Amino acid sequence: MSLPTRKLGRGSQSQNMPMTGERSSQPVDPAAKVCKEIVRCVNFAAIKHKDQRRKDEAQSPYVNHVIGVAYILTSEAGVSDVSVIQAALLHDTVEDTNTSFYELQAEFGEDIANLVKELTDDKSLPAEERKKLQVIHAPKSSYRAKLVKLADKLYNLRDLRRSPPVGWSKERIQEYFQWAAQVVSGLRGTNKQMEESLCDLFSERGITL
Ligand SMILES: Nc1nc2c(ncn2[C@@H]2O[C@H](COP(=O)(O)OP(=O)(O)O)[C@@H](OP(=O)(O)OP(=O)(O)O)[C@H]2O)c(=O)[nH]1
Ligand SMILES: [Mn+2]
Repeated sequence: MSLPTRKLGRGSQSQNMPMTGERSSQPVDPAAKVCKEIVRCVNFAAIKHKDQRRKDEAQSPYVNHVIGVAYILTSEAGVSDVSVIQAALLHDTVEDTNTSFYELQAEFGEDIANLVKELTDDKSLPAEERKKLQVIHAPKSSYRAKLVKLADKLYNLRDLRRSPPVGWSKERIQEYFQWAAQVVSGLRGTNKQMEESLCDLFSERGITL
C-alpha cells in the first residue's frame, strides 16, 4: 500500500480549510484564529489595567471586571459574536487607562475601536453630566454596544450587592441602582436573559423598569 505523497495539515478536516496565502501550505483554522484574537484582547486588557484595582474592600484586580463582563455575555447571555466579546474585554481601556482609540484601531481594527468608543464616557466631563449622557445615549447605541452595556451594568450591580466600594453609603448604592435602572430602561429589547437578571436586581430594591 502506498503512502500519500501530499503533506496534510493538523486534523482530518484540514483539507477543507482555506489556505493562508498562495505560497503557504498551512491551513487557517477559523476556531484557532478566533481563540487567538480573544486571548490577544485579554492580554492587552491585563497589561493596560495591571496597576488598577476595584474599589472594594479586597481591592480586586480591575481586569476581573472586564473579563467578568465578557463571561456574562458568553455564559449567560448566549452571545457568540466575537467582536462583542472583544469590545467587552477592551471596554474600559480608553476610559480608565492611557490607551487611545488610535492604539485600539491599530491593534484590533476600526470596527472594534468604534465599538469601544460607544462604550466610553468622556472623563473630562463632570460625573453628573456623564451619568446623564449615559441615560440619553443608551437607546441610541448600536445593538452590539447595548449588549456590552447590559453586561457591564449587570456585573457592577452584582458587585455592589456582593462587596460595595469602600465608603459607599446605603443611599449612594441605592442611587446607583436607580440611575442604572434608567440606563437599562433605554437598553430594553436587546437580550432577554440579561434584562431578566437586571430586573430581578432592581425589584429587590423596589425599583421597577
Ligand atoms: N460596583 C463597583 N464598581 C466599581 C468598583 N470598582 C470600580 N468600579 C467602577 O466604578 C464605576 C462606578 O462608580 P461611579 O463612582 O458611579 O463612577 P465613576 O468611577 O466612573 O465616577 C464603574 O465604572 P464603569 O464600569 O465604567 O461603569 P459605569 O458605572 O460608568 O456605567 C465600575 O466599573 C467596585 O468595587 N464595585
Ligand atoms: Mn465597565
